[in-house]
Amino acid sequence: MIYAFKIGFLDVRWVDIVDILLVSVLIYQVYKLLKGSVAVRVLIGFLVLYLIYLIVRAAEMELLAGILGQFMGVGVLAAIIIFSQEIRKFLLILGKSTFRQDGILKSIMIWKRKEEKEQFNITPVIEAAKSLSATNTGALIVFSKNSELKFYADTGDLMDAVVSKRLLISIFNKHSPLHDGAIILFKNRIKAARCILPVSERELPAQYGMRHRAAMGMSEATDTLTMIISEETGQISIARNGVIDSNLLIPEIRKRINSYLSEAKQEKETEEANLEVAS
Ligand SMILES: Nc1ncnc2c1ncn2[C@@H]1O[C@H](COP(=O)(O)OP(=O)(O)OP(=O)(O)O)[C@@H](O)[C@H]1O
Repeated sequence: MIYAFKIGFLDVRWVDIVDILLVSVLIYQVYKLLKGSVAVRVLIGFLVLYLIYLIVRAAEMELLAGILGQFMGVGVLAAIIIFSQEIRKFLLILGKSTFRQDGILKSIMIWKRKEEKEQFNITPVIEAAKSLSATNTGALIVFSKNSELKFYADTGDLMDAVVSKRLLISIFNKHSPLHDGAIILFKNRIKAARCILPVSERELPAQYGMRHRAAMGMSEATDTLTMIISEETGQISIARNGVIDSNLLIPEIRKRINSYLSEAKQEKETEEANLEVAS
């Protein structure tokens, strides 16, 4: 056995150091995932209880150790039930990175390359946003750069229509049967309307209602950018990577959407370059 060093009577192996580092990374990732949600308090509660259990066991307090031991026995099952939402999110994040790899494979195909040349013209969306904001018409618009988000598109009405200012205004008109929920934009097309987005469970400022909460949830669960137009104030906000930036001006909104979409372009160009180097 190869030992790294010794602390008193304790022999520390290299594998123990790697083990500790990996557990630290895992705990940090779990903390990052739970940060800001009520689940983090439950997790702290669990950890405190576990610590007490270890102390009680070391002190050989048989009765209390027995009771806490029983509780710890079902702890894993209880944690799966309590943290089911967070576990889902974690698996979604894992799936997302796998999906990117899937994108690399797909880009090998020539027909896919042709498709990728399409440019997203965001001007109709910006023009519609100005008009919706001026009339205090609520709207939720999801931009997706990597996939058509079938899972979420299927929760609404599938459309596959060309993006236009008039169509966007019509969809979000308060009397339109399609105005509720979100629309999903992918490759210059409105893929679906009336979509239900995942709702964030974080503590959000009081002025944010369900529309903002849904945009936040979407940005936590997927690699998308969501534009929110408030029915109450007409303000336009953007949710991305679990952060909402409110009351943005039109030039800033345009810049952020373009930068989000160009990230996709850059990613694809890098993939193509990698493929060319490899071939
Ligand atoms: N899970 C969801 N997915 C998509 N859209 C949703 C979801 N939940 C609520 N909405 C949309 O949000 C609307 C309700 O918005 P609400 O007034 O509660 O939000 P808000 O954040 O206060 O926004 P506003 O500033 O526009 O009032 C619903 O009518 C519906 O269109």
